[in-house]
Amino acid sequence: MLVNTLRTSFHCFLSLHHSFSFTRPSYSNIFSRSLSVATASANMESQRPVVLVLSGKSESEKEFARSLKENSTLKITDDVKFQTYLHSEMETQSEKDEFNIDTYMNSLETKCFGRFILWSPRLPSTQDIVSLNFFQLPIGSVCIADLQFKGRGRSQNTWESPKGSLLLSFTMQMENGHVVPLVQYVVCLAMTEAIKNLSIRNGIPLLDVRIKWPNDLYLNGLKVGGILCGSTYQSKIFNISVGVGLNVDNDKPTTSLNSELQKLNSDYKLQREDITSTFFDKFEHFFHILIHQGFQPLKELYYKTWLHSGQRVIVQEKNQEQDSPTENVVTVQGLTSSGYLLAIADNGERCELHPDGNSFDFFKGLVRSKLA
Ligand SMILES: O=C(O)CCCC[C@@H]1SC[C@@H]2NC(=O)N[C@@H]21
Repeated sequence: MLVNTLRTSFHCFLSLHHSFSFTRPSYSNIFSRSLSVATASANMESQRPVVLVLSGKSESEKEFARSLKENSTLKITDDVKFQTYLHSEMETQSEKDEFNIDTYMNSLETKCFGRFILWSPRLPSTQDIVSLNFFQLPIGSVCIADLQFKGRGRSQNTWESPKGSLLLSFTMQMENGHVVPLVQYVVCLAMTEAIKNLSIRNGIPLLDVRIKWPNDLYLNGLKVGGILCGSTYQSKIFNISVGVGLNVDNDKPTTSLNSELQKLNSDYKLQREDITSTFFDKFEHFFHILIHQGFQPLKELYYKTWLHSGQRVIVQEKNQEQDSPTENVVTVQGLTSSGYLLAIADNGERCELHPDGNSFDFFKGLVRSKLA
């Protein structure tokens, strides 16, 4: 009972950041289908068995993969049949557009994140796999799919997950509840820095991937990726499943990293394996900073990467004498210590901006509370 209570309260706590962020239709429709179409094709897909391939970077992680396979304790969505294999049991040469585990593992340099992998050519949702098996997997494990047929977006949206997308979820734990809501910012930052780093390393044009607060990735005005965080709280630990969807190679219906590179006259194509390993290298570094020093040392880089410095937004203010709220324009300055938007009114008053919980576009439904 205690666990359930805490779980509920933590979901409420996290929903401060989650529930508002993806209730707007304009962008999410680009990636989301109507529920009925999605359900029909997901039902057909769920009839075919899913193949899940397990591997690890080190010998002991490979040994863990063997024991996990033998114990057959992995779970996957109820109605889906699946078969588990070890990477060593598969043909060495993966198919052209399949995620190449060897290429990925060879370039990964982390101590914890991304070292144990579950890969599948097609599965319902990587997020479901890591959430359902959270306690069976080593912390930092990643599930990667080439295609999802029940991909989940925020706010109950479905997430279009065709081939060419980077689709991954990984596990992590935290003790300090104050910094848990900031994890999604660190994930976004790790991804933008990974893409920048790969561009520099390979001498290709820099892609201007930016963070649309709180957890979207934008490229040239179009959504190119999104982050999803889910969590439970148990024995004083937050167990967090992080999902990342990034349009690497499929340029419909918006854009992708590689189609923007092509527009910049580059023949180079970013590969999901390199993006994933570089992302985990960056994430592990930033996560270490977040845990030991808080978000402060990352703020400058974050503000350089997000889209909102100096943004003018309309906020609503409830007045006891009036039925409808009054609207005021404020200027975004940065983030408050709790991870909300810090803004300043034209009269110099500082305030923290919260979502109203109803608006489709977060920046159109802000309520302010005054700061001392
Ligand atoms: O709504 C958003 O913008 C967040 C979308 C997150 C999608 C990713 S794709 C990999 C992982 N598995 C899922 O089912 N969803 C997340």
